[in-house]
Amino acid sequence: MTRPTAAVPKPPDSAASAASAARSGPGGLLLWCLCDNAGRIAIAVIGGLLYQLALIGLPWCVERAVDQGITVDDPPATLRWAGVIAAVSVAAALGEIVLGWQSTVSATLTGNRLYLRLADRIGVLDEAALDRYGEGDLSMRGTRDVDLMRTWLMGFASFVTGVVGFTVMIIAILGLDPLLAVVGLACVPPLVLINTVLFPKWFGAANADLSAAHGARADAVEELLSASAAVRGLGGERALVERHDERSSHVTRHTLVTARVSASWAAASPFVPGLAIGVGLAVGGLAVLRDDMSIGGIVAFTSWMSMLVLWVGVLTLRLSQLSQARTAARRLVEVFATEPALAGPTNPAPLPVTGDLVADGVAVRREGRTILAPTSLTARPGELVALTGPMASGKTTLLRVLAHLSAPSEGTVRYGAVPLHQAAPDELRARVAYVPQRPVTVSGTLADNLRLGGEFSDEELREACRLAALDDYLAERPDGLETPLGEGGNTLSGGQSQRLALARALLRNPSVLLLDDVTSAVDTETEKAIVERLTSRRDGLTVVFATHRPAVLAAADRVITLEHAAAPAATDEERVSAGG
Ligand SMILES: Nc1ncnc2c1ncn2[C@@H]1O[C@H](COP(=O)(O)OP(=O)(O)OP(=O)(O)O)[C@@H](O)[C@H]1O
Repeated sequence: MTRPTAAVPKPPDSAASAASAARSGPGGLLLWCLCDNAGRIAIAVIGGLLYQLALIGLPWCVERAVDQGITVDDPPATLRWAGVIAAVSVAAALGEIVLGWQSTVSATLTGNRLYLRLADRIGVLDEAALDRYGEGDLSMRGTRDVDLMRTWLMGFASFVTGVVGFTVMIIAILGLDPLLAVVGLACVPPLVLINTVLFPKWFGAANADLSAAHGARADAVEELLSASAAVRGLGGERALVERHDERSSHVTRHTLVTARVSASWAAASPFVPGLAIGVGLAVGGLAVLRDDMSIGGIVAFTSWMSMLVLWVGVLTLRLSQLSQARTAARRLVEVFATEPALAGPTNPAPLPVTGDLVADGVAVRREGRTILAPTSLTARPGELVALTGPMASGKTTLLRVLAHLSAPSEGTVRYGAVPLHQAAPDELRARVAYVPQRPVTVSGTLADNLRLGGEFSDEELREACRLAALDDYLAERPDGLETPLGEGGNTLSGGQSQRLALARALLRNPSVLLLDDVTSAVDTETEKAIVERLTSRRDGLTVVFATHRPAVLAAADRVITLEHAAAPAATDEERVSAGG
């Protein structure tokens, strides 16, 4: 394996658009969704208009057919009008197909892009930035919230055409009879009040509570699934089940509140035009008796008003979807607006391929407590530096600072004379690899877990397994690199997953390897093999190894012993108890 060159992977290109969506808030994100597939939405609106106009035209045709088409002296007129009505029905069907098809395709494509943007954003956030979200809550944002946006988008064209249809219909009624038009228009103010002021406010508030409850419940499910097996013997699963039950009851309560508001909204809107039909029938009926209006006219009026009842129902549904989408957009924008806790510099300094890793008076305080007392160390290319000390003395904390996964409260860390906070994050990741105490294994094969999206040949995978002393495991498996590891890698022993994580880090050919007690679960023979293979490399790999194990301490060029933060702070030299 050769040392990495200066080339580093580019960050996802959607980061910029995610940031711009965040800047313009939920409204900006909704607008972005509409613009993303504007062409298809426009075609859907055209299809929807054809559908609506054909539907509005039908009662008008029926009116003409009743008044002019059914006459004794002109039988062909009846057939003509029947043909016109059939043609209008075909136009309505075609329009509906275009509306439905294009709306579904555009909403699906945009929904997928939105999901990918969210996944990209989560991918660039570090642990500290993601700490404010629970894992379940975050997955709810990527599923339920994206789905709510998709549902709103799917109905958007039908909403636009519904509004246009509503307006055209009122104009049509106006042409029929001014008094009936007054009855139709009288519906508008109460409908506006119900659909844009009263219910969106109640429904929006209820839906925001429901989304938060879903997020909290998803966190509890996540804990129940991932932690209950570990605490079963201790009876701890009861507490997790109870927490899940409590959060589920919140979801139920908020679902009922939302359903109550939604049902009242759905009933209140069509009630208004329904009432107007009664009034219009009385007004129109009296006009017919006075001979001021034809029977066909009153048929057209009642048909249009019945249609209006249906449309108001549909528009109400679309408005409630908009209200849900606004809540979802707010939750998604929160994630887009989240910045990495350790944001990269605007003008990063280039990192050399090789150099000393130097910590200078690094200390960490959390919640008012010092968890790492001021510490200095130098690890030169090719050195194995062991880090030891009592439990909770800050070994992991120091390694995470050396990897720039968390920031020190005081002091600096430099690699090749460049302070870590001035380096580009991707370049830093390519130089410095951190293997945690409890490594993560994903579902998939051994090769999937080693590659994790990187491009490496099978030969390189085998060599990394050899260096990490995972070659015995590989040799024993008939499927070799393609051996499935089970869900979350649950077929591996603790020691095997530690060695897998070590192999994964070695594969990336870092200049510095930070190992957090990665031999704690392996036997002494295997540990000896790992240490020998790491130290026999002649390519200048620097290893900083947090450990209590005698074999590692014996092989180290230098041992640095940390004290508890409460103990008086010591200098680097005072702590060096072995080697250089
Ligand atoms: N994010 C955090 N917030 C608050 N305290 C923390 C945080 N991370 C670690 N600590 C505390 O800092 C102290 C040092 O933890 P650390 O894991 O660095 O010790 P360690 O020497 O690696 O321990 P061990 O040998 O048991 O692995 C502990 O008391 C721990 O509880």
